[in-house]
Amino acid sequence: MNERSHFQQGHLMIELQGLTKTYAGKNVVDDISLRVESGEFGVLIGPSGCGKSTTLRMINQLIPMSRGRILLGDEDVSRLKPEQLRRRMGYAIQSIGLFPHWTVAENIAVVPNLLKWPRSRIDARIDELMNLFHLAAGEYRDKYPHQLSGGQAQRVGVARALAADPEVLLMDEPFGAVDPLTREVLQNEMLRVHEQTRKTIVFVTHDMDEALKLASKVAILNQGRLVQYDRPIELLVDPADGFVSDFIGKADLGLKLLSRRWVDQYCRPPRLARDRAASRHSWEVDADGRPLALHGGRLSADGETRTAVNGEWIATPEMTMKEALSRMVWFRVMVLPVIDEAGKLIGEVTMEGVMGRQP
Ligand SMILES: Nc1ncnc2c1ncn2[C@@H]1O[C@H](COP(=O)(O)OP(=O)(O)OP(=O)(O)O)[C@@H](O)[C@H]1O
Repeated sequence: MNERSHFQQGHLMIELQGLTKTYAGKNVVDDISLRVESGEFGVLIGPSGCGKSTTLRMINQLIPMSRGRILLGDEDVSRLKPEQLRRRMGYAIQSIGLFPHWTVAENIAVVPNLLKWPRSRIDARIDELMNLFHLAAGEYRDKYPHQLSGGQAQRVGVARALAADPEVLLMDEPFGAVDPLTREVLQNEMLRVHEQTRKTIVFVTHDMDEALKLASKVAILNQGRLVQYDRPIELLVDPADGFVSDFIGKADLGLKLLSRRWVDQYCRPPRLARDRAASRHSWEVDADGRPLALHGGRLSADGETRTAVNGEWIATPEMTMKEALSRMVWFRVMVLPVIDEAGKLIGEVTMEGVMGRQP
């Protein structure tokens, strides 16, 4: 977590008060009031055309509001000059990607350059951000956007939005254009970056799984109105109305709940080989404590079957339980090893644990 110290602390809450946008007599954003507390991850979600993007763009004044007020901390955003807005609110989107004729480094440095930071500070910042997003600076700094994968380009887009260390980060479907696997990786990275920087984030998506995974609080919009603004678990357990429960989808509620639970919440001490007699399964570890194999613990086989651990049927403490469950099902095991960054066995999660724990 030593990266955390490079970002300023004390980010500001953002509050919408009666925010309204009228086009041709119709309120496409209709009297929305909500507050994303300092350091929280707020997500706006709703069907296509419900007003999510318009709301987000009113926050950074890309679209002028018709009525209402937006506060950043205790300041009225409408009083900020464009330069202050750019510095204090980062903005990452899916469609306007990067400037194609600028390198990764030049793209990340857009706002610091506008703010006329000294060269050395800009260079240090580029390195810091590339490091934060696990992009090897030596390899990617001078590459052009067309030389990047979709996921790398999105990382650069978010890095660019964070470059001037804004107090608020606005994100409009930033992972909309990447494949589902990359999307999952980027979401995990976003959670880590949020954890490290504690930015106040307002994030727009139409993907409920993404919202439940990322959000501290989710705002559900329908036809310009705010229908419910709650923590993910509360939305699932206590939806405000039929629209919310339909929108969330009842069918895989259990899985959605698990996408808001983390392995470290379910992790218990591992059963090691020496306890084998007492247990239907046990772990074999090497001299460094890394798991080598599972004895027993298969879905159908008898207790003595030895299954070698490979790089994929493992869990890490920050993985969602949905992901862990899906790995158990895929690899047909009742238990997964939980490993730390060094690959050492620190615990286990079991199918029984998933079933036994109330959401
Ligand atoms: N410049 C405009 N003039 C008139 N109507 C507009 C304008 N911009 C947006 N709208 C309308 O406002 C409504 C909200 O649009 P907005 O883009 O905010 O929706 P959204 O929830 O972000 O949708 P999506 O998920 O499809 O991007 C839509 O009905 C849209 O047609």
